[in-house]
Amino acid sequence: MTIIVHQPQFENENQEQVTKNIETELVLDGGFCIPHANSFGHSFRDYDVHSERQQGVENFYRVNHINQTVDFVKKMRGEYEKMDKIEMSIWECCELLNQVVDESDPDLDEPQIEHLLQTAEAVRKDYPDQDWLHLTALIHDLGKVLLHPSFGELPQWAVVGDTFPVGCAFDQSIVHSKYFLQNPDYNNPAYNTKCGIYSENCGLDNVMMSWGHDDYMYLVAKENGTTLPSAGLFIIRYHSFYALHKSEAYKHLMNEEDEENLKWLQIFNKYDLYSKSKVRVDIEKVKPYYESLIGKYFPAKLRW
Ligand SMILES: O[C@H]1[C@H](O)[C@@H](O)[C@H](O)[C@@H](O)[C@H]1O
Ligand SMILES: [Fe+2]
Ligand SMILES: [Fe+2]
Repeated sequence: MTIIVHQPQFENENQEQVTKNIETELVLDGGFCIPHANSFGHSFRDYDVHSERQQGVENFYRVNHINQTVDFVKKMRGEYEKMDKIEMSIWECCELLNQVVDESDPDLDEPQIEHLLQTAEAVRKDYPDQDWLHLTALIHDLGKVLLHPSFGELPQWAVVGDTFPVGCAFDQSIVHSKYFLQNPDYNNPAYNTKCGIYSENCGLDNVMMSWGHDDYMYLVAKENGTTLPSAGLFIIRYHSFYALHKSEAYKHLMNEEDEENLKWLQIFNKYDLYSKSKVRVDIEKVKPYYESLIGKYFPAKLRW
């Protein structure tokens, strides 16, 4: 499958057009509008600008970068692979997210259920025929239920935020990378080289990612026998891996299938990031559509 990815463009040769874009919004692909600013009036993913969320977000990444180690990831994967926490449907899980706010996000302070629906509805508009992508969008952040008491009530640093591989050198393009200096793996010669414990082109499936909602939801989907295509699972596991899909770091660990799937992830990312807003989706109105997709790609009850 070959896809041409159009990256968001904020500049234009034509000055008139630039002014128009700043005043309004950029229209890309099938009509989705990329806003020029987030709800707080800043550019998206600006981790340095002074805003009401900046300090909390930076502190989040400090603790995250110090604690995400190879040992920690192994421990969490071992614990959560068991899927012995609870049984529930995908939709029930969506509803649990109506109380969850993500402390790592400079662009959004709304409950996460809004974000799921905003992302899915935005994708659905531009890619009406790719129903697997609508459902992937709906569930991509469901792993944030790890914050909930029934799922172990993990701290935010172990659930949300951008992800990165552990077991090889931390890349400088990772948000607030200076805090890795205090990570015990930083000085471990087995873990601090370009490939570390991995080999060139080993495939991302073989790479341990920092623990959080992405890897957890990927495990849940796989263990419960989803029929989503591999691109859907790839989006779920790597959507927070900005060092890869935005900064092109760690490409030496990818295999050919990863290269193909990355094209879909880059499409998805635009909707994930730029649909964040204060505009609410009418949940009851869209619920029947998403329930039908859930029935197509998942069992009625899942083990979590
Ligand atoms: O703060 C956000 C949020 O936690 C998202 O769910 C994640 O996918 C992003 O990578 C991260 O920057
Ligand atoms: Fe996410
Ligand atoms: Fe998201």
